[in-house]
Amino acid sequence: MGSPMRRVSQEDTWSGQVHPDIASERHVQSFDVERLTNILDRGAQNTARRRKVESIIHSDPEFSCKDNYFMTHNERYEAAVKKAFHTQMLTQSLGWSEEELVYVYRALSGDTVLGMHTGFLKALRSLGSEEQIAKWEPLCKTCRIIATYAQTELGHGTYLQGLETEATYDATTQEFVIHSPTITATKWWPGNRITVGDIGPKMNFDELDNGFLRLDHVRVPRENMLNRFAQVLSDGTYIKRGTEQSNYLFMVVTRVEILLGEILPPLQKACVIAMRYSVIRRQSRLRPSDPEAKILDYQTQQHKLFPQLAMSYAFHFLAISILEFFQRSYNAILDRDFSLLPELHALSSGTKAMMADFCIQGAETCRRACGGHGYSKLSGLPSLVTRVSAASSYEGENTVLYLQVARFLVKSYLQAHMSPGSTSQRFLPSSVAYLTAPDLSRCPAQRAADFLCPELYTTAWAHVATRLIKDSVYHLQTRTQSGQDQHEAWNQTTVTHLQAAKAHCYYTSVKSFSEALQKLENEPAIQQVLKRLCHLHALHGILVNSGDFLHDGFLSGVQVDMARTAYLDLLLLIRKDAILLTDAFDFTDQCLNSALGCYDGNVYERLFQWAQKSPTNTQGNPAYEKYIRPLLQSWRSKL
Ligand SMILES: CCCCCCCCCC(=O)SCCNC(=O)CCNC(=O)[C@H](O)C(C)(C)COP(=O)(O)OP(=O)(O)OC[C@H]1O[C@@H](n2cnc3c(N)ncnc32)[C@H](O)[C@@H]1OP(=O)(O)O
Ligand SMILES: Cc1cc2nc3c(=O)[nH]c(=O)nc-3n(C[C@H](O)[C@H](O)[C@H](O)COP(=O)(O)OP(=O)(O)OC[C@H]3O[C@@H](n4cnc5c(N)ncnc54)[C@H](O)[C@@H]3O)c2cc1C
Repeated sequence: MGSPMRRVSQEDTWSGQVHPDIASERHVQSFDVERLTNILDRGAQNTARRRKVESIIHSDPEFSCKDNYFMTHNERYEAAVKKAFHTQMLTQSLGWSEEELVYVYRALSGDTVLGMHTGFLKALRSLGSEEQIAKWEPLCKTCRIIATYAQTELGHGTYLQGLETEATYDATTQEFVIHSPTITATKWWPGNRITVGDIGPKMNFDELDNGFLRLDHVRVPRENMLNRFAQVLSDGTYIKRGTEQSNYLFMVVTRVEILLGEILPPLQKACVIAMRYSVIRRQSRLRPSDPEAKILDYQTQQHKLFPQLAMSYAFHFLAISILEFFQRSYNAILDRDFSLLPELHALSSGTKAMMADFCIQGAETCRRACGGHGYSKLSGLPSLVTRVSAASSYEGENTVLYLQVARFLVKSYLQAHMSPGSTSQRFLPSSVAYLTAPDLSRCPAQRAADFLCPELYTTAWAHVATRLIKDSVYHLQTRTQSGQDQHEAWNQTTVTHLQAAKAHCYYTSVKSFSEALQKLENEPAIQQVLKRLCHLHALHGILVNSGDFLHDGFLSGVQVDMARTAYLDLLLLIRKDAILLTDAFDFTDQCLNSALGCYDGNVYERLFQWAQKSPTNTQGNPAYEKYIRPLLQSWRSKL
């Protein structure tokens, strides 16, 4: 592992010592933390590359984020622009590739402004012709043009068919006339844009210039329309080369890419901060004769934090599997073979929605687990929660994306139950193959230990997902067969479809985690510690949703008690590895930017020192002279 001192914030020169309460957590290592970091980085060479970029970023004062918590929106934006263009200069001088820029983004915790400019680059590559890419990509990569992705309007974000912006083709000039006909057609949210302006205060993303854009008959040359899947000829003829949805490809690309880059890191960081704080914070006594206990030794604290840690790992391996599926199908789609696009859309939509929901919920759970200090911005936790909260909306609102998955599941279920052995049944998408697997009606578990079996709990999840999908299809068909309009029937069954989609997505997270562990046969110590997290992830989901497993008797009440016993035993086993499992994420102190989560555990000294930087302490406040002193003096004069 990199030397501990490598990790400690350079600004805190006094923090020479690692706090004994966290040092003791690292004395006995049941697995090689550095090796696990390499696995998470997908190779030791990537760990080295990442650390090299981080050391450059963190040793450059231009990139310091230590004053972020005390800045206004405008100050944050200006600081982020400075970082973005300082990065641009470094990229040119050091010849950084796009892989290195991913590491820059991670080191800066996304505290830069070119997110949507980069998004445009992805749109160009997925929707542009080779000629257009050759023309615009170099300009984009060197910031000779600064682009945005202005799709959402004041009146519409989800329902793309409802977008009001007009593009009228003028054959005489071979231009598109782009216009915002109504106030609700105003482009709203895009960062990096004509009548433009800022959309006002937000929950977070203060570093981002999310703005509005009103277009007043702006003229755009015909050849600027990205034309991989659709083209307008000089006489105005529209040529369609893809499917209706191929022009949505950029959103699929983005949903896949933000999983590891934007949605998961806040949960991972929240786990690191809360776990480290929980071995430093001592509060109350486990036994009257004992010294005050580390709060991580309370079962309830473990019950709060360890499922979030398990989910952090489960989602890492799930996102990798989605990325691999994307990489296998993307080039075929660019070549207009759309056979895998429906499954890719369902996988990317469902994974984005599920990870966003659970990362928001999990980061907040970690914040609450730190008590009052979790409410301080200096803990880093409020910012993580408010930043990742945007993920419930951006790149597709989560409920809407889950319903996209539900559509896919209904079609797959009907396909799976066509005549057995028929061609269409044989070509069922792999992510829903379980719909044709032989289904157990009862869980075979006889004792708690039986639940520590990936095959058993993956089958349990497949059973519940299958039942809920079947249930949702039944309710839909009952309504349509009774003569109800299909769209109304759909709307009146969306709650059951949503439940089925969520169960399907959770099943995929359990399945991908257990499959990833099978590949770690030659890392027995790491495999064992991650297996415990996989068990915990699966069992925590079963216990939270036990009604779904009890509903048809698949699990009995006694078996649910067994699952809970297995779950609680896992908490005890995971306790000794908790700090090491969070160290393995290898976030530097600068990246965490947290007075509670630093590697050295010197929480109280750092919290007190950072609080001194508050403008209220450094600049004072006129309130006393203006209001308090006159009031006190008025009372005194009456005495
Ligand atoms: C820098 C800081 C970090 C932040 C990073 C993130 C930045 C965020 C930037 C943005 O937010 S950009 C704007 C993102 N906006 C969206 O995601 C809009 C979401 N809405 C949609 O994608 C579509 O309107 C929706 C899927 C909800 C509906 O699609 P349609 O209008 O085509 O209608 P419909 O649902 O009937 O779908 C028709 C068919 O297309 C399919 N489809 C829909 N979207 C698809 C897609 N993307 N790819 C492939 N197929 C797709 C869908 O499965 C269905 O197939 P089937 O008929 O076979 O069932
Ligand atoms: C931080 C941030 C950055 C963003 N950046 C960009 C950007 O760069 N470019 C860009 O174009 N956009 C951007 N967006 C906008 C984002 O893409 C939209 O907010 C998102 O697509 C959700 O659409 P909406 O806001 O219209 O929500 P709505 O769709 O209005 O959602 C509101 C509610 O309506 C429900 N609902 C809507 N439709 C249905 C339905 N069919 N069935 C059931 N329920 C439904 C939703 O479930 C939700 O509960 C950004 C947003 C955020 C928060």
